Amino acid sequence: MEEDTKPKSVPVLPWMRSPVDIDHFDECPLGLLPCLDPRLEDALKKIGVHSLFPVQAAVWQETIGPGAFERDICVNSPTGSGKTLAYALPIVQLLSTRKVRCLRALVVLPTRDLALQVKQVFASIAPSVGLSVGLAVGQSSIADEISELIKRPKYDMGVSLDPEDLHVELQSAVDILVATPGRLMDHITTTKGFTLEHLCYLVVDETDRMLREAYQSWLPTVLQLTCLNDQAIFNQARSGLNLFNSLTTLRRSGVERGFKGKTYPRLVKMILSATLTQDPSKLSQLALHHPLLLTSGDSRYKLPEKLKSYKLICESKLKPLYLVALLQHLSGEKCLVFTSSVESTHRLSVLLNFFGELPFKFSEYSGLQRQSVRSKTLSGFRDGEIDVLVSSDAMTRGMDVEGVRNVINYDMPPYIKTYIHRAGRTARAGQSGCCFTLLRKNEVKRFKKMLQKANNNSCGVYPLAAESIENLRPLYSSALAKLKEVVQSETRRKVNTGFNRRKASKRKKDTNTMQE
Ligand SMILES: Nc1ncnc2c1ncn2[C@@H]1O[C@H](COP(=O)(O)OP(=O)(O)OP(=O)(O)O)[C@@H](O)[C@H]1O
Repeated sequence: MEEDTKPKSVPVLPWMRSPVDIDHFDECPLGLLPCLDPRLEDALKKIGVHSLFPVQAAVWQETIGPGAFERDICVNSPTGSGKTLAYALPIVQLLSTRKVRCLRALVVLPTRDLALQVKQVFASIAPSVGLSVGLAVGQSSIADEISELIKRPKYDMGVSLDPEDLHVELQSAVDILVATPGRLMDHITTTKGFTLEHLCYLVVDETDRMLREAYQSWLPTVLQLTCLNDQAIFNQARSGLNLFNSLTTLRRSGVERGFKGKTYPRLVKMILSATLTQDPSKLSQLALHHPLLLTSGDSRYKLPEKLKSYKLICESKLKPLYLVALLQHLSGEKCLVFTSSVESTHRLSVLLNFFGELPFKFSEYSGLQRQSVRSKTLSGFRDGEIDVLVSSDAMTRGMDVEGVRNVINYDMPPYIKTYIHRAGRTARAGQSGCCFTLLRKNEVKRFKKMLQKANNNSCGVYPLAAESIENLRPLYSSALAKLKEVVQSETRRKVNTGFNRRKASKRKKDTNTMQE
């Protein structure tokens, strides 16, 4: 469930009431950025970054600049404003002087595709200063992942002994890890040599989504593991572990400099979203240290500046017709179509197939599909082999695909947060883009109220030529009839599969009973 999004003029949490306004920052050319490592400047230029966006300049000031990371950083800034580099760059710069390799920065994201995307951003700058970036998302087998993340000691003369027998400390092969919560927990609980003991930076991207689900209690586990205090170290020493031969980060509980019993050196946290939660009970899970909010303007929710919103009003049963007419009209432009569920994504894709030759290539993308299928579809969309992606909300958050010009809400988003994240797949990085929403008459009022929460009062009706819809009617009728057949046969197949599975499980049970 999305949290209640009733507008609250004053946030409950006092520290949220006096934020740093990102809108007061200008783009900052790299040459003017104080303290930027020249190797990073070169790496940034190679990927086409010649200046920092306002949110990046603001975060730089609070981390590398005078702010010096004294406080945990909470960023609420629009989709496509460049939040990834806003945290990646300061972390890489701060770790660029490290002497020994161990896991010092952890970035946690809700989905595998998002984690892959963020890893690529780190990988484009971190190697320039000798840092290594790892990925823990379950894309490869756990064994492969472990061999990427943990450095195995090499022995002379090819003799391979169990490192435990030699009391050799296994070491991290990465300085920065980008992970999804599930795989992170797998490594925490089972991977030998995987430790968060030296962690200095924790980034929770898409924070409101991450705090909405417990994801196997990854957050309390990480916080607990990074709060190793004197007592734990003392216990470790008593239990015979030699602290002085191994690399150990000593964290102490302290009251100095306002740390109020928090461990020091503390784990520095950065949380980010385009729709950052203001819910104290959710934020309290992060145990933030003297948090500082960076946000854009006065409004809690903000849409990208160059985004234009339109609505198309039609009867429910005519929605596919309007969609095809609109897609034909936008033909040649990269479009993302959002539906309300994985089932309706599938049905709509099947229906579009029955429209015959359409002047655009489309594909389905949803949580119903296997990850490998989704990844292939996504790269086809990125490469321009696919023009239109029909998607469930699997694609809503964070995904950055260059050249998406239009987002179409085939089903009205239920919350303003959903609208913001869906619409935010276009009009990124200062580019322009359009978001169209198909509405039934009885949805119009609710939709208008919803957009007002993001200060949007100018969502006009999109003028779609009536004849473009009329011309499609015969095709639509035959496509609908074919869809009906497919749906019936898929339902029969599901019932049969369920029946066979039940039969098989009964047979297995019977066999087991006979064997007993
Ligand atoms: N300083 C920069 N110069 C040029 N392009 C940039 C810069 N910073 C980021 N970009 C580009 O802007 C796009 C959006 O960046 P990013 O994905 O970090 O946005 P975001 O704020 O995290 O969005 P969302 O809230 O949707 O996750 C990316 O394509 C990125 O490569």
